Amino acid sequence: MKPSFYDLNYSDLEAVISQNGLNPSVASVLFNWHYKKKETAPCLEKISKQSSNFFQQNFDFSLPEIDTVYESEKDRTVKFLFRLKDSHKVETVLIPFNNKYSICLSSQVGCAMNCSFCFTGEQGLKRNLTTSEIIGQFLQAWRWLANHRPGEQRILNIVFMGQGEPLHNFDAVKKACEIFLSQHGTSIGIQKITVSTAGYIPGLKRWRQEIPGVNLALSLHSPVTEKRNELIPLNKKYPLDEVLAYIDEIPLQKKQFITYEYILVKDFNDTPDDAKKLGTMLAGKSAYINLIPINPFPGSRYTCPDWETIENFKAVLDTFKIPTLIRGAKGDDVLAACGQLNSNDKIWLSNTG
Ligand SMILES: C[S@@+](CC[C@H](N)C(=O)[O-])C[C@H]1O[C@@H](n2cnc3c(N)ncnc32)[C@H](O)[C@@H]1O
Ligand code: SF4
Repeated sequence: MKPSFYDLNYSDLEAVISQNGLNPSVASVLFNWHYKKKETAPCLEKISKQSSNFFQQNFDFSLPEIDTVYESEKDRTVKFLFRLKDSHKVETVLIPFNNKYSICLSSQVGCAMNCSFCFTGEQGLKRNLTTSEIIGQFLQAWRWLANHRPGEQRILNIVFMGQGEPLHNFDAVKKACEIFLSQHGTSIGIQKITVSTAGYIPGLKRWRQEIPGVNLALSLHSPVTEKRNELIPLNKKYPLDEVLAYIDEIPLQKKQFITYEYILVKDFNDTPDDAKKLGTMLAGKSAYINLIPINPFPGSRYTCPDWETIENFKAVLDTFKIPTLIRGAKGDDVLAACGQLNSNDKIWLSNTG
């Protein structure tokens, strides 16, 4: 099987070109056409016949195929179910804001972390995605927008908050970030990419050295060990205080924050005392808190607190002067909100009736 063109970052591509005696300018032409103009692959007519033959013979230009598209009637969120070459499936979400979009990318088919509140966790880990499968989600979603919502193909933010634990698939996610950031390609600003983690320390260790400028979000969910253990079993192996110690060492740019995500679960982690413990833990850090009222999914065991409880929780955090946002669910009518993704065939079939 040929390697995928979309697995190459810019320096990989330059190396391939130089090793095969091709014109060095081919690298920027190919990146420009595939990633900046996002033309349909392979765009090989833009380069010499010799280079074109070489790439056609040696690289695969196919992308994950769109299997099903779910459009939210509530808020125009779009969820894609992609079919991969080996028939595995994975989901991706376009979240609209002011005629622009954030894209929520998946990094794995399923997830190994088994968090008790997450539909993806129930799926178990099937496999890591390749860089090309990550990049492919972006390119296919962009092309879908161009065809179905012309004039709206502005994807301004990329968040790794879909299926999977991105730091558990560090190499592929890192390379995808490098392609997104490349000035020859999509040229997305470094602060427009956010990687969310449940606290996978081996990945955090590499973060500091390898991609410190990309934004990081930590799924914190409870400062209380027993509660966090119940929500995120990974906490037993990599406890929160160790995770926070690693995060504290990440060098931040001016005005850069670490986002701490906190799902609110009724009668579990939603009291003023929980909020006080959270505020005490994060006070003095360059922190931004996202409060996420828990999203339900078929068979989920937790429920969401009422609005008054949520506002009271935020009011306690406000006394610590930590910027805090209550993040409303988008796309929950098509199971596209945080933690509702699951590309298991049986579940997908029962969702679509
Ligand atoms: C699906 S995860 C993917 C990224 C990474 N694995 C993580 O846990 O941070 C993205 C975000 O969704 C949150 N999430 C998972 N299940 C949820 C649910 N049922 N309701 C609300 N948020 C949920 C996670 O805690 C995390 O903050
Ligand atoms: S919340 Fe994140 S780490 Fe936990 S199971 Fe879901 S995708 Fe995996």
